[in-house]
Amino acid sequence: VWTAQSLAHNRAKAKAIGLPYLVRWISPINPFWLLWGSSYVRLCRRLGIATENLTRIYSYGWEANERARIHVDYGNAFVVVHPGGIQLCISSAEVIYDILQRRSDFRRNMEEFGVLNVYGKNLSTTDDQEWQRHRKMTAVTFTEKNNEVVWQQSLLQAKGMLGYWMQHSAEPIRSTHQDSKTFTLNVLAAALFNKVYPFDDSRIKTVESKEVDNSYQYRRSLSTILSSIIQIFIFGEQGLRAWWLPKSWKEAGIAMSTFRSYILDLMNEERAYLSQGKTDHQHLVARLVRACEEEEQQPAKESTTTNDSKKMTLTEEEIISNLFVYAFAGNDTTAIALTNLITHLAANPETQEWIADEINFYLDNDDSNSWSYSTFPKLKRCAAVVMETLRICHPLSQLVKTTNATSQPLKIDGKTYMLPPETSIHCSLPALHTHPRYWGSDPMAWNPQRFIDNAGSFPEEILAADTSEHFMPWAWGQRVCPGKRFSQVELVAVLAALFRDWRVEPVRERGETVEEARIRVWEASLVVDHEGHMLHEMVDPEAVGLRWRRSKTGRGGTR
Ligand code: HEM
Repeated sequence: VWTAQSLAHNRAKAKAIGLPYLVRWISPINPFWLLWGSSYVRLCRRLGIATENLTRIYSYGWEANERARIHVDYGNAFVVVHPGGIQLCISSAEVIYDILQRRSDFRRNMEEFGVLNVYGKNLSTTDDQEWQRHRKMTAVTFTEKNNEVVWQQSLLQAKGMLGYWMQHSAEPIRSTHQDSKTFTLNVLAAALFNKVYPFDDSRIKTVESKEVDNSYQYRRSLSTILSSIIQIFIFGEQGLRAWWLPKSWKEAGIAMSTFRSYILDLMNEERAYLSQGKTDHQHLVARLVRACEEEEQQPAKESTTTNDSKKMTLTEEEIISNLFVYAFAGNDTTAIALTNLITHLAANPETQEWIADEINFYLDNDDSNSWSYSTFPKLKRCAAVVMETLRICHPLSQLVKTTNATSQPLKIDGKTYMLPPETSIHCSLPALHTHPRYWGSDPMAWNPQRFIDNAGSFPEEILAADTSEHFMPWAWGQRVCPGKRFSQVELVAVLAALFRDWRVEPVRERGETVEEARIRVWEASLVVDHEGHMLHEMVDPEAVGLRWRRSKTGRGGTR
């Protein structure tokens, strides 16, 4: 009864706006749906009993799977009504631009970001002055010096990852998604926490070594938290201790305290370093601990005059929470992008040759440890491949805003609509990035060359901007991704290390031809979901078996 009443109320609100609307009977934040909704939709589809509506707008990730298609059917803006509220879905560059500009009218939807408050408030879950404090304190780490560390570590980790694949080359590699996560976790630990870990596969370690190894402690706890974030959101750390919960859920609670002690150990190490009078560390943990200590040492007189909201420091809990959110935002996003990149390149062998030509032109030394960071901006074709893959498969998918407690006018296709309070607004990157209006009649064609102008001689080639009115994989404006360059450097470096001398191909299955195998892996990459977690990942990554072989035209090994 309650559901029907809420739905009727929300339907009336949607109707009053005057835009087309679609109705779903289950709220996306219904706890049962959060845990099993997409699986239910997939089951209905397999049994052939899914309605068109269920197929199109009920699963987690439906907007990413529909891309621009649903907007071609229902318009640049339409409303989805459910018992929990109304959601405006937008694909128009002009309207998205307007929304991102009107920062105080359309604010971050904190309800949908609440999941990230695992350790309390942080950069991602605050607004206004409080957000500014978190942003200012953390974003200073993202310097070119730090990007150089990202470049070197990415080359090193890529070498380790390739070595691991070679050791297992007798079988198709079906672990690209997991290996990409190990890769990004290690790069991030080096660049933000000053911890260098070798690329090793945690699955081949013994139980005894796992207990004493803090690379394992960090990777295991963080990936458990990231993959159980919905359970953590629903039950909280304490609630996850309940005896009746499944073991894997209880492990999420344990992972939360393991990750907290890992960060506290890093902070204590940094405090010990500071107590020796040394202040040269520039990584994120060091900067945060230093700022925190400096604040504590301010004379009492000064601290009483400090305006709390303006003070530029963070508490210990806030540091933990921010380090978690950077680890969240910086790991799986990049790991998912890397898995998609490798899959898209496996489906497009001619593009592998296209980037290999560029890589070999600039990097003629076999020793990747000696490759200079100054090469990064020259690898424009590699950057174009990254942009094209993010265009088609974006790990985040939506920029989510809200009107909060006030109504807001919004101009769409020349007409002004009044949005009621508490309208959730989804600016759809997959729709924007594949709309025929911006990308031509074949927007789903994977073609990195679209981002290169003046093709021909490498130094003269021109790379398109990574952000434009209809392309914004790292968002733009006030809340632009602070890790934009970090992830670009990381992904370009790994492409250089892998594709200079190696090529990847899909392993054929059940008598299919090479061409059929390529089409199969490409199509597998397009079907995504985020049931139980926050980012859009391929639903069945293990269905993609890959084989790496040395290039016939390459110059040597990956020493
Ligand atoms: C391919 C990789 C990446 C993509 C596609 C990406 C994309 C984005 C996007 C679209 C946003 C805006 C979200 C919104 O407004 O709702 C964002 C925010 C953010 N990103 Fe990234 N990102 C990537 C990698 C990284 C990395 C490597 C880091 C850090 C090491 C990072 C840290 C953050 C943080 C902390 C925020 C929140 C900023 C704020 O709210 O002020 N990201 N990212």
